[in-house]
Amino acid sequence: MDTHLAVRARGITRCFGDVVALDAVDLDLARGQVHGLVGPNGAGKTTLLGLLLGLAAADSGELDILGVRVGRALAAPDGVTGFVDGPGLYPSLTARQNLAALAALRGRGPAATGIDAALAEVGLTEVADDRVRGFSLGMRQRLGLAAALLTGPRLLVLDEPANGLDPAGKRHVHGVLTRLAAEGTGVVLSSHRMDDLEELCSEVTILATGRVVFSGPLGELAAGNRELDYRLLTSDPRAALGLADGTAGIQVVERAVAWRGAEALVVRALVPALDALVANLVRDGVAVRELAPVVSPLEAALLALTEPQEAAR
Ligand SMILES: Nc1ncnc2c1ncn2[C@@H]1O[C@H](COP(=O)(O)OP(=O)(O)OP(=O)(O)O)[C@@H](O)[C@H]1O
Repeated sequence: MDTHLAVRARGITRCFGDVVALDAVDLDLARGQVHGLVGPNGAGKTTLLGLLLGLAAADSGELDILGVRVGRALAAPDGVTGFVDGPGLYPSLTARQNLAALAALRGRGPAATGIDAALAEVGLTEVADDRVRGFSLGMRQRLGLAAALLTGPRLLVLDEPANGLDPAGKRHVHGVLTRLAAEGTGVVLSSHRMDDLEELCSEVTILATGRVVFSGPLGELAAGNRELDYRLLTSDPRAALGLADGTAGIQVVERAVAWRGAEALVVRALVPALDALVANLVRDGVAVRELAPVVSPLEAALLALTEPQEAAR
């Protein structure tokens, strides 16, 4: 058994009547990594996360979590925590009382210092004594994460944790997940926010109609042999256009788009051709002020890999 893996799934299938929510899913999630789960609505993400949390059992296949084979018992495997469909909280209690109650339920008793530290880490110190009834979705998500932190998880499973988060909330949540992964926890989360996933995850799995269509390092998608559209902002748009037209492998898609109060080009290319264009710009003294994909590599891959499955539905 591979002890580097937080999750090892082979041939996992889960049906709801005639609906095959997961269809022979194979998955390896490493410890100490943040792993993103993406896919269109109904792809099977929540179903898969539910299996990892012990909320349901697979109909067939093998599932090992933290090195232990999962049977048909419906209970969170030891060392696993998280939530799907939002965290379960007591609305009439304050944030602090919620965490104390959860700690008591686990037989730990209220360890005030741990609770204060968890609240601080998710940025809820100032509202620690407010009732959860008045909390926004983003605040509830953050409190759910604080509750998960108190358990010292070795595998953290989160379904769309970025829902409702403002920029400060997002910074707190990203900080917590990154720290946990650096300390060896396996983190798996689903999201429809490609920018968040690209910022956070080292690995992603793309699901489409219950099947894995990609699983591996994010970099593999970015460096794939797929042409992407890039927005190019330079110190001299006219010279940049001439150089783009004259560089092999570069297709100019839009000649003059307004971008951040200036004029940018959109070019379609593979990475090596783009490298050559940048070298040509620098050689001719044209400064490159911004060069980024118009649609992120993850989003482009998601569309390219899931559209055939969606169309066949
Ligand atoms: N309890 C259930 N009863 C019946 N069908 C279900 C149930 N749970 C999920 N399904 C079906 O299984 C499939 C996968 O659903 P799931 O919720 O896992 O998708 P998802 O990828 O999380 O979608 P979303 O992005 O919309 O949250 C869908 O076709 C869904 O309708």
